[in-house]
Amino acid sequence: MQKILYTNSVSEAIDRLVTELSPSSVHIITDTHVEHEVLPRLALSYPVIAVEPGDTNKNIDSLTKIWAGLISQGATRKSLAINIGGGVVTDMGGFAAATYKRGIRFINVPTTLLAAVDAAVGGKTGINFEGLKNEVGAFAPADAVIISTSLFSTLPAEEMLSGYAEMLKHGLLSSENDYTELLGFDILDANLERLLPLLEKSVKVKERIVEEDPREKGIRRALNLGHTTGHAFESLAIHKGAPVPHGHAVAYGILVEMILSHSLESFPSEELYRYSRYLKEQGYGTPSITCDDYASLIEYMRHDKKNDTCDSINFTLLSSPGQVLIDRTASEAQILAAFDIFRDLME
Ligand SMILES: NC(=O)c1ccc[n+]([C@@H]2O[C@H](COP(=O)([O-])OP(=O)(O)OC[C@H]3O[C@@H](n4cnc5c(N)ncnc54)[C@H](O)[C@@H]3O)[C@@H](O)[C@H]2O)c1
Ligand SMILES: O=C(O)C(=O)C[C@@H](O)[C@H](O)[C@H](O)COP(=O)(O)O
Ligand SMILES: [Zn+2]
Repeated sequence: MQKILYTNSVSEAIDRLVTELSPSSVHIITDTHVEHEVLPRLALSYPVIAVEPGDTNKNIDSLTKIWAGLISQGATRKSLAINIGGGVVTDMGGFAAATYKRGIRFINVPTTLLAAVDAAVGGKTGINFEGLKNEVGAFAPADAVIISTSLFSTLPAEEMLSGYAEMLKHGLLSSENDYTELLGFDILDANLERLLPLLEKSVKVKERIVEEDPREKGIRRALNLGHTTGHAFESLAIHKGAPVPHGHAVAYGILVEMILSHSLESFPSEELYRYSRYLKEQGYGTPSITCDDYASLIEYMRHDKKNDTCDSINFTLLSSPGQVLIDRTASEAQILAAFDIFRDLME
């Protein structure tokens, strides 16, 4: 399993890992926001490769730029990449490292809540391709992940909400109690120290599942709760030129999939109200979906990686918080009805 270090002494932790791993050279992979907002605080002296920020840049052009940077900086097979950034950087930097000279070591230093609690952990790396999320990638765990809540001090509120959606997902997978505890926590009003124990608990939920099924042959599909629909929302938003943060799309996707869970698996209806009320109170916003978008959303869902055949759409559902059901399918009519209810609940 990946080594996960929780510390606010990030530079010291990096120095120790570099000494331990003894690489021929070290290369920082980041994005230009993080380069300006975070790197000066860490005062590291390694060469930097910085890509443009945002999910729209998690693409083959940025990947090429990273590979080219590694070549021009003289990286060898014994080099070490350090991905410092949000999930875009850890996904893409991880994939660049996994493929450069057929694979070099890398460590992740997540600078967003979302990357700390989810993207930097568990070994999924990749890029978007042909308008589809994470369409090309590899399973490649980092040698270590350094998590420091101190790095989130410059994160905009909407990015904290985005990360918190993946924490809610982990709570829903874990237990009624863990989920309820998360609903009682105001992420926008919280200090980072109070967040830490919840964050650690959340990472443990992911670690436990990944350890059991690192390559998503079965139970890891639980971690995809909210993503069959969430990725469709996210891809459509990118296509329309108005991207939404990944976690917001997942938060909406979880609601659609709770609705399907209610109609197909007896998930309690009061949970739909409790969850949608929470999203509205916290300020996740209202997704701009109309009936005209339904066909495109279904088309995106047909590309979900969990689908084993091209004529069915695979979902991870719940019979109640803490009771997860993988490999469920829903008909097109059931999905369209869920979109209608979703729009009503989010009004
Ligand atoms: N591999 C996985 O298991 C996994 C899990 C969840 C999400 N993801 C992927 O992660 C990506 C989303 O990651 P994200 O939410 O971290 O988005 P992101 O990496 O785009 O970061 C969000 C924004 O915050 C900026 N930023 C990062 N750290 C900052 C800081 N400390 N201060 C100020 N600004 C900062 C970034 O430059 C960017 O503009 C998506 O591509 C998603 O598909 C992957
Ligand atoms: O780690 C996993 O497994 C997940 O599904 C975590 C998700 O939050 C994450 O967004 C992941 O990148 C989705 O993977 P994909 O296989 O659906 O592209
Ligand atoms: Zn996700």
